[in-house]
Parts: sequence; structure tokens; C-alpha cells
Amino acid sequence: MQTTKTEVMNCSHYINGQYVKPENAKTFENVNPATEEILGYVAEGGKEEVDQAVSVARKALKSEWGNMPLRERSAIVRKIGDLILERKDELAELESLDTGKPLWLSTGVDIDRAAYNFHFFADYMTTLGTESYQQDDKAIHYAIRRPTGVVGLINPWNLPLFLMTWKLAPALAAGNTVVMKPSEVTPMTATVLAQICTDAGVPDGVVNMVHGFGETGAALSTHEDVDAIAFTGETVTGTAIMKAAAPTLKKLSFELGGKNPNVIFADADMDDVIDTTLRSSFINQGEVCLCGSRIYVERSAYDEFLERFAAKARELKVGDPFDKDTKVGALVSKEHYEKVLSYLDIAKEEGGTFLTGGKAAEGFDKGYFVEPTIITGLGSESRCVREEIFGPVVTVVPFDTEEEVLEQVNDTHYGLSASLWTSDIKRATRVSAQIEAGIVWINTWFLRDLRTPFGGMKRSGIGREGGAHSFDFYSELTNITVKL
Ligand SMILES: NC(=O)c1ccc[n+]([C@@H]2O[C@H](COP(=O)([O-])OP(=O)(O)OC[C@H]3O[C@@H](n4cnc5c(N)ncnc54)[C@H](O)[C@@H]3O)[C@@H](O)[C@H]2O)c1
Ligand SMILES: O=C/C=C/C=C(\O)C(=O)O
Repeated sequence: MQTTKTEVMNCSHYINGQYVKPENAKTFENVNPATEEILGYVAEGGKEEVDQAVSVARKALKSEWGNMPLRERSAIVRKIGDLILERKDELAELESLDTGKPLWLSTGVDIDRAAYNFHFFADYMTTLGTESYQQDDKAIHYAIRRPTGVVGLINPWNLPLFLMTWKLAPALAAGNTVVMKPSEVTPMTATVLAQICTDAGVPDGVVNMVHGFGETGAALSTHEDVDAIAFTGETVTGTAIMKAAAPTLKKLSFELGGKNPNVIFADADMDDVIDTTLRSSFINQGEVCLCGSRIYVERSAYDEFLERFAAKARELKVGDPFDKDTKVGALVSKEHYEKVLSYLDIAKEEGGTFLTGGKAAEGFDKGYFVEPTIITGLGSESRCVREEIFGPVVTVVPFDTEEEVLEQVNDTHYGLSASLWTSDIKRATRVSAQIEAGIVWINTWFLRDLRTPFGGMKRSGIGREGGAHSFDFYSELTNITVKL
């Protein structure tokens, strides 16, 4: 098993363009989930550090950053993407050490996309207009756009750099200043990112970062001088942030949990269904908010699907994130590993059948490895069908009619994404329009175009990100009326 390649990396806060190493600062351990070795120590920020970061960010908003010509700001945002690509190998290694995900995935998905987030939003911002109306011979109305202000970016551990940059890039392109709060479980790539921003020419005080647990995030959500919070994470945390932010009426953008369905009709291309469902179930150890964890298959294709899907799932190599043949790495932390295993116990109690997996992967003395698990025989009341497990665990259920499957698909508080499989275009458009989710993929999964609206309905989120939607959040419009 690959141990720590990188020397121990400690993670400090980043305030006003430099790492902050306060004396006698509290720290906590950062653990490699594949080896249980200590990767380094992370500064634990409290109210004091958050106050400091917010006050610096507030000042920076009024300085050169806020007044910089758009072309110059956009060039700096682009440059951050370039520097991420220059440091791709280092960042990918850190991401895999921190999360336990395979290195090929960090390299080919996480870091690539992090760089593209900056390139995309830098370009998009330069083409973005606003509305204007001529009202007969009475008036002209036009809107101007300005930064939302100081924005808190609070992020989870599953796609650490990918998701932080999904927020940071549009926030910077629109001229905001930020305080980032990475997940306490995966602090390393954000720590490097802060320095990269300075190296790219972002003025001091524009990008700040405070590490820590939920209390650190709460210090941001309650802060008088933070204008908005962009949060990705669990639905219950979203509730806590909404409550905390209410007294200061912050603008909120929430990307929350999901329990996404895959709906497979018998007329679908089964080779494609099997390959894509394998990815949507087990990529990143099932720790992607968009993973399809409830699989519904039309009864006439059910047996064939199960046989072929299970055979391929059994072939997936679980293990060392740094082995190029590994398909499923380690779960992100001991706490999360225990949570996922507890759902496997629940599945047993509920009378489910494990077609594959159902247990921790064998042959590892250390690390948080779980076998790809396919469960059948659970009804719609099962906790494994209703609750987000966020691991390499899926349930498969047969259905007979469109109406019946739609009822099951929508019988949830979540509404993030769905993947629908059929060769009948009429059925595809009819059914997709009835699925209560912010994103529906037809005959594919996780095919992204960053211009499209991205986000969840119901308890899977508030608002949309992507393209102009991101800029609706990261800027405020003032409508100006000129009397003619
Ligand atoms: N919809 C999406 O786009 C999307 C994307 C990725 C992950 N997710 C969701 O994220 C979850 C997994 O991530 P997680 O376990 O890190 O989520 P989490 O909600 O536990 O933590 C996310 C972040 O919030 C912070 N936090 C915790 N309590 C807080 C509080 N009271 N106030 C402010 N901040 C607080 C954490 O320290 C962390 O930085 C899953 O539910 C997954 O579905 C959603
Ligand atoms: O785990 C969540 C995945 C989120 C993906 C995106 O935010 C995206 O593709 O823009």
C-alpha cells in the first residue's frame, strides 16, 4: 500500500495573502483514510480567526479588486486555472492522500475540472450582459451588476478542490472577496489553492481561508459582516446554516444531499446501461452527490441487468488509491466508514439480499475499504432506499409501469438528479419532465456543460449554479431608470 509520498503537510489558515501560524494555535490531526497514517496537523479556527478573515475581506472589497477593470480581473481568474494545471500532479496526489480516491480520478476529474472552473467562469463573466428596457418615450431602464460582497464558501470532503473552485471561480470573476472553509476531513488542496490565488495575482485579502469544524462554519454563517454563504454539504447542515444566517438575512446558495434514482426501461441499450450504472454507483466510492443509489429496472430486463451488473461490480478492484488498477479506493474517514457499514447492518435487518459486497473489503489491516454492494429485496419504506448512504452501496428494485416507477422515484424529500434510460424519445421526454429533480440525464450520467443550471429541488438545495445562475448569486443587480 502506498504510504505518504508527500512529506507531512500541515494546513494553516490563509489571511490577507499569507499563511497564519498563530502561536499556541489549536490543531487537529489529518488522517490518510487508506493507511490511517497522519498526513499532518490542521489549524482549528474559531471566532477570532473568522473575524480577522472577514474584516480583511471587507477591506479588500473596497480596494483595487473591487475597482479592477473586468479584463484584468478575468485574466487573473484564468491564470489561477493555468497554475492549477501546472501543479496538477502535486494537487492530484494531495487529493488522493486526503480523500482515499484513486489517483487516476483525482488527476483526470478533480484537478482538471478545478482548473476548468476558473477558465470557464473567467471567460463567461466577460460576455455577461444585463437587462435593459425602453419604456415608450418615458424612460430607459437598465440594470448594473456589482459583487454580492464578502462571501463565505463552506465545502464538503467528497470533491474538495472541484467543489471549492466551483464556488471560488465565479465569486472571484464577479469581484467578490471570500472566506473559504474547507471540510475538516480534507483540508490539503484548498490550502495550496489559497497560495495559487496569490501567485496568480489576486490581491491580498481577497481570498482568505479558515480551517476548522462545524463551529468555524457557524462563525461564518452568523457573522454580521458576511453577505452570503455558498454551501455544499448535508441537508441537515443546510438547515443549521439557514437558521444561523436568518438574523442577518444572508443570501444563501445550497447544494445538498441526494438519493438519486436511475430508471432503466427494457428498451435501453443494455451495454451502455451496465457501464454507466457501474460508474454512477461506485465511482469515487459512491461519494458523489449525483451518484444514482436507487436503481429501478423494468421487470422484463431485471434479471439480465442484475446478472450483468453484479458480474461487473465483482470485478472492480478495491484498494490502494495509488495503484493504477484500483477502481474503488478508501472511504474518506473512519466516521463515514462506520456510517456506511451501519447501513449494511440495517439492510440485513430489513431483509435485503446482498448480490455483491455487504461488508468491509477483506485483506486490509488498515484503511476504510468497503466492497461495492448491490442490495435487492428492499421496499420503498426501507431506510437504505430512503436515506442518503453516500458510499458504494445501491439498491435495485423492479417496476412494471411508468406510473408506478414515477411514484417511487418521487417518493422522497430529495430532488437532486436522476438518470433515465430508454430508446423511446417520447417516453424519455415525458418521464423526465415528471421526475422531481434539478437535473435529469437521459441515456447518460454526469455529462456536464458548465453553462447549464445545476442544483437540486426539494431538500436537495436552494438556487442553481452554473453559467449565468452562478452570477445571479455572486452579484447583485441595481436597476436604474432614466426618465426621458
Ligand atoms: N448537491 C451537491 O452538489 C453536493 C455536492 C457534494 C456533496 N454534497 C453532500 O455533502 C454531504 C457530504 O459532505 P459532508 O459530510 O462534508 O457534509 P457536511 O454537511 O457534514 O459538511 C460540509 C461542510 O459544512 C461544515 N459544517 C458542519 N456543520 C456546520 C454548521 N453548523 N454550520 C456551518 N458549517 C458547518 C463542515 O465543517 C464542512 O466544511 C452529502 O450529503 C452530499 O450529498 C452535495
Ligand atoms: O458531489 C457532487 C458533485 C457536484 C458536481 C458539480 O457541482 C458540478 O458538476 O458542477
